Amino acid sequence: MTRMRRITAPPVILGNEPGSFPHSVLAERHPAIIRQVRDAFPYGPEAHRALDALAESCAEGVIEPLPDGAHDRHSWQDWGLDAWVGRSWFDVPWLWSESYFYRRLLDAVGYFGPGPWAGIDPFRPFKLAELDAAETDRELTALDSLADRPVGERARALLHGSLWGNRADLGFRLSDGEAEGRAAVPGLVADDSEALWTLPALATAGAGADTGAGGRTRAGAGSGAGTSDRADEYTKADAKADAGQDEKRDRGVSVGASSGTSLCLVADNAGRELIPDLLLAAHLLDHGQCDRVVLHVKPYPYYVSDATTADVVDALRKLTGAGGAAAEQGRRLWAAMADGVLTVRAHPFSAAPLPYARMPDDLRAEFAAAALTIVKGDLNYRRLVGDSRWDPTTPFADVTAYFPGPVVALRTLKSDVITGLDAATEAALAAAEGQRWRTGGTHALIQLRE
Ligand SMILES: O=P(O)(O)OC[C@@]1(O)O[C@H](CO)[C@@H](O)[C@@H]1O
Repeated sequence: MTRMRRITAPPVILGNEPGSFPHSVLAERHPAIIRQVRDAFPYGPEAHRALDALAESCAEGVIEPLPDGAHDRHSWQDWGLDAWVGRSWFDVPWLWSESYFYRRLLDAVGYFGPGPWAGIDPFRPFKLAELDAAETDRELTALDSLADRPVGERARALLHGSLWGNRADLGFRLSDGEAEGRAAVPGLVADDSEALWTLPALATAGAGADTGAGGRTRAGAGSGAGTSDRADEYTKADAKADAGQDEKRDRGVSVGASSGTSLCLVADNAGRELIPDLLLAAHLLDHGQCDRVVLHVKPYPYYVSDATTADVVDALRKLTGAGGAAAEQGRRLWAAMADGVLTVRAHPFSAAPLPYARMPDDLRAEFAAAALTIVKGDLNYRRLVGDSRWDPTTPFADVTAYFPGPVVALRTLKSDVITGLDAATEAALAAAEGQRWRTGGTHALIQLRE
């Protein structure tokens, strides 16, 4: 068990420092998103006027209250709206400002109704284009070559697929046109994956993972060390686990479904991130000691490409229509939803402008009941550790001490917030890249708090 202590967070990040990443999101990314959404739909004059007003408000105006009768007015009041009304978008917590932007954008295009545009996701064309892209098909075909590999090797590949799938973030690519072409840096800035595979709920799913000394590895900046790439090694533990799974299947026993254990997967982006997330979930259900996965998605379109229930449906359709191993997994996941083994949850707090430390009791109880919560992506990481300028060496276990159960973050680095680095890693990153490693989307981490 990791020792942890409660600590006080540094002040939260605001967006009012010209030249900073948060400032650029408010000053450049948000107006660009408004333009893209406007161009993607044949909206009527009312939506155009509302989009104009939002663009103007973001550039020069102040935060305004929600319209009268907004269904979630009370929630937003609980989340601090009254305190921020009348303030510049740049002078309030950045996380709050961003979340409220998406809420207002949806208002502008009539998403919350009443009216014919109710429920029309303004980001859907971008999400679908990505789902239909040739790269997505290539990634699905690659799954075939994994099908007959040892269980531990598959587990590691799927974990890394889910991790690096986090680069499929359309908001990020929108404001950073070169992001997609930029190569990922091998080697994670923090890598607790071996400890992850020793958790009881996952142990058989990752059979063969090398626990190494202390069960943890840490990679130096760009070194490639510590990623535990043992792809060609079929270990005794792999063989034993595979034999056990085969034997269970022969007896008609549902593999991995015996423990009454659930996992929560807090999803991030739709499409090319959600598909590997679902494949990881399928693997854990099939080979782990968990018999239920709860997939947490956003209750409405958010941060451009964040996954909603409709995106889960699209991803499952994509899988089932793909052929080969992808289709097989798609059908299993489809059946798992019918059986209640895989459930989708769209809790209002999933799109709240607050850190998870302030989650409501019902959500806390859900995470507390899970054997493990997997938290995907950059924004969820900011919400998990708190959107503050932490000293990068602040222990991850300390900043997540409040979280009610074991939690693992899988994230590519796209904003300034970072914790849990060792000093040598931070120094190597800074020496190689200045501060670019924090926001460029080329580095990634796997951080576990047991
Ligand atoms: O959560 P994700 O999809 O990994 O990333 C979200 C993101 O692109 O948007 C935020 C800035 O708007 C940053 O936290 C991050 O760069």
